[in-house]
Amino acid sequence: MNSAIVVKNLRKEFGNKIAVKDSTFEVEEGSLFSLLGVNGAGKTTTIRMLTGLSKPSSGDAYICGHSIVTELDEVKAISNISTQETAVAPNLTVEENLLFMARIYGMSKQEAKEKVEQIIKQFSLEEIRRSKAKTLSGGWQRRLSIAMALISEPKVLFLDEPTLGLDVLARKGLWNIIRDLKEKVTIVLTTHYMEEAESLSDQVAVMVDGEVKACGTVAQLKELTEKDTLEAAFIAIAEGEV
Ligand SMILES: Nc1ncnc2c1ncn2[C@@H]1O[C@H](COP(=O)(O)OP(=O)(O)OP(=O)(O)O)[C@@H](O)[C@H]1O
Repeated sequence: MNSAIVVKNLRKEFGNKIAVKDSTFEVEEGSLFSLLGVNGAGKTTTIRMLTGLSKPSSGDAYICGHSIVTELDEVKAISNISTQETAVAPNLTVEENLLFMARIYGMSKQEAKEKVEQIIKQFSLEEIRRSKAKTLSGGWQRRLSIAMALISEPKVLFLDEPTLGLDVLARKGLWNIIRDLKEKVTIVLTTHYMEEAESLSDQVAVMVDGEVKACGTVAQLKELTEKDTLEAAFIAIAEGEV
């Protein structure tokens, strides 16, 4: 396996609280890896460490071979994250938000224009390119946020609850976008929607109290727990039955 991400004994403590307990897992290049877990299991803390937003207490992880402890600049150059809070400037149009991001990443005016055109096409943003971000529905805002995270052409993309609160059509639309990104980009996503994990993931990890309790394909997790659905398998793992 050619791993884009190698996580080794990654740990995060907040005072007495161990948010992530010596996590170890690998993510294959070009695949989609879902981190599942109940509220407070440690998913966001893991992603924050892997993107350099939070320093590990111990352990390390390598993004395309670069250590998040000693090579953070390289890690930041090849990865990006889209969260609920990703800064979409509300008073700028879709196009202006994308151009702004391209310029932040140091592209020339011409390069930025070309990149933005490509992204607008890729994400089907043509109809809303001149709409101010604040006027967009939740689904379109999230689509824009993911588009902005891809401007820098990251090798690894982290999506923290990409479809939280979206209606079923907006969710399915984003799934198609995410599916199209696979192979070109290695994706790690967190979600509470089992249908989403099942539909998109190559591998799934279930975190329980800061630990990765099980990791594998959806079929492997069903087999491990002797359950028919990912939801039933998830509950069995989260409740400590395996
Ligand atoms: N800055 C912080 N200070 C103290 N404790 C924190 C901090 N950030 C997270 N925690 C704690 O670490 C644990 C893991 O939190 P985390 O946000 O990673 O969980 P999560 O799996 O992403 O949950 P959710 O599904 O609710 O987003 C929780 O108990 C949380 O309260």
